[in-house]
Parts: sequence; structure tokens; C-alpha cells
Amino acid sequence: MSTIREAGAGAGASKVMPLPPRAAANTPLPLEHGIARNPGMKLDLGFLESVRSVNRSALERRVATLTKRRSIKADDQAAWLLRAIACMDLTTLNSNDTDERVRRLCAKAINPLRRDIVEGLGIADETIRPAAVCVYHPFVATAVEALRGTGVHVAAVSTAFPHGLTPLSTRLQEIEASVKDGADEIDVVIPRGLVYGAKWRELFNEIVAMRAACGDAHLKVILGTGDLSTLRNVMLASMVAMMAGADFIKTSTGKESVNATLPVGLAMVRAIRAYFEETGYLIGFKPAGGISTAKVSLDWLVLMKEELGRPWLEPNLFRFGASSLLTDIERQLEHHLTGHYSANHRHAMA
Ligand SMILES: O=C[C@H](O)COP(=O)(O)O
Repeated sequence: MSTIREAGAGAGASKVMPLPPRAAANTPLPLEHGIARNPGMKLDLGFLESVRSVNRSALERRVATLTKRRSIKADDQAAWLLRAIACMDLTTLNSNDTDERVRRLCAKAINPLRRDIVEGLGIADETIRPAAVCVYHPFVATAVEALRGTGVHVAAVSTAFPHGLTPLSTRLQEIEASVKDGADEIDVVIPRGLVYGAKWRELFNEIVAMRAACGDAHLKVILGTGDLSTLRNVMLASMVAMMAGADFIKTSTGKESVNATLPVGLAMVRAIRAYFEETGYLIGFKPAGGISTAKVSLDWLVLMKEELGRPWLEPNLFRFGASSLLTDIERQLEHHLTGHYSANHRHAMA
């Protein structure tokens, strides 16, 4: 039987960026899991203006180094894949979603791995589940009911997902309705035009209002990076979202023609680091869209570990937004145990 070591303790564990010391100097607000919630700050236009350009080839080189030179093998890999499940927002955002489909997805979230795999891995006494199920607003109440008492959060995509193009008042009402139905995480999408027009103040004010509408629900701000044209825009939009009080910044809706990519993710992660160095607050990161293989999920985990450190391997600071990743992870874990791959249809819907 395999022995599972804690993800982050084995391969890929070297050269972790030490956390800068400023966190201890702050006295931020208490929050569940011991992470202080980002209260936001004043919009710092001077900082934004100081960001001239972002070096794409340097980011690409860094990503190549991280993903090619660091491979995670065997038992370490199984542990990291279990970590990927724990950091997952198991998602369905389709035009043909139904209550029944959402209930099935919630059942999968409660038991993400087949019994024989759980027993084979020797983790029957552990509870490994995705961090959240992510749905459209009409299915929030269904998901809340199906997941009650399990510890799995319910995330709703709000604010005219995936484009963000309705009046702000309508988008705020959407958030309030999802919170009222029981969503404790709200994924909002920004109107990309505010970024093209460098309307940073307007973007900031919108996100501040969204954060207020969320109340205690956590706010994930989706940038739609595939639409933002430049890495500088990605960096600036990331900073504005964090200054406005985002708990997480998220790459994509999954509906853009280009979704989560590692170099763009790295630019956002560097923005998280800069915000941390400025304020002492730890902001979460959620790559989403097109992350469907176990191998790619490992690349993202290594990136987080190497760039930000161990705290960003926890679900309170890192999530995958993914609709089909769990299926491949389950297949890889079965392969780890048996040496064989089974067909996708042998794994319950994810
Ligand atoms: O926020 C999550 C994404 O919409 C999921 O995208 P995906 O279906 O490509 O995994």
C-alpha cells in the first residue's frame, strides 16, 4: 500500500520564497482558518502609474523552469493530487444546468473518489473534499441544501457572469440574492472595458460596492485575463481588485477564448506578492478555465509553492476553478494504485 506524504513536504519543496516579515507587523482582522481578511485600502494611483510594463518572456522562462525541472513522482504525486482536490471549486456553469445536475455534482463533492481508490490510498479515515461547489445563482439554494453539514462551501458566479455587462445596481442585487440563498463565496466578473479605458477609479468603486454587497461571503474577483490584451493590464487590474478588498483574484470565467495560463497566472501571483509586501494581507488566487488534467494541476501547485510558499497550498488561499479536473485526478490516482487507466465513464460525473 502506498504511503501518502503531506503535499509540499516532498518534491518541489526546495527554494520556497520566504514570506516577507511584514505580516507579523500588522494587526489585521481575524478570519476563519486564521487568515486575516483583506480589508482593502485606498486606491493608490501612484503605484499603478509606476507599473510600466511586465516582461512576458521573463515570466515564460520562469514558468518553463518551474514546470520542466520540477517533477513530482509516485507517492508524492498522489499526495499533491489529493491537495489539488482539497483546493478545488468543483464547477458547473453550463446552459443546460439543472437542479438534478447540481445535486449530482454535490454528491461527487461529498465523495470525490471511488471507495476502492480511497481504501487503496489508505485515506479512509480522512475527509478529502473539494473546497467549494461553484454554480450559477438559480442553483445556490439546491447546492446549499445538498452540501449542508459537509464543510463544502457554495460559490455563486454573480454580476452578469461571464461578461459583467449589466448596470451596477443589477449586479449588486444579484450578489445580495446569492448571499441570501446561502452562498458563502461570490465570484464576480469585472467589465473588461473599465480596464481598456484605464478607468481604475470606477473599477475600484465597483469592486468596493461588490465587497460590501457580499457581507461575510468571500469575494473572488474574476479578471477575464484572456480579454485584457496586456500583462500590464492584468497586473493593474489585479492590484485594483486587491486594493478594493478582494479576498481572491481569479484569472478567467472559463468562457474566454484564452483562459488560465501559467505565465499570466504568474503575473497575478507576483501582484499578490507585491500587495502582501505593501499591506501584510494574504490574498487568495484562483486559476480557472481549461484546467482539466492532473498534470497541469501539479504545475499550478508547484508555481504557488515556489512563488508564494506553503500557505498558498491551502484552500483558504488557493483554488482551482474546474469542471472536469476531478475526473482526471481520480483516473491518475487509480493508475497510481493499479498501474492501469480506466475509461472516463467509470468515474462518476465531475
Ligand atoms: O470558474 C470556473 C470555470 O468556469 C471552469 O472552467 P472549465 O469548465 O474550463 O473547467
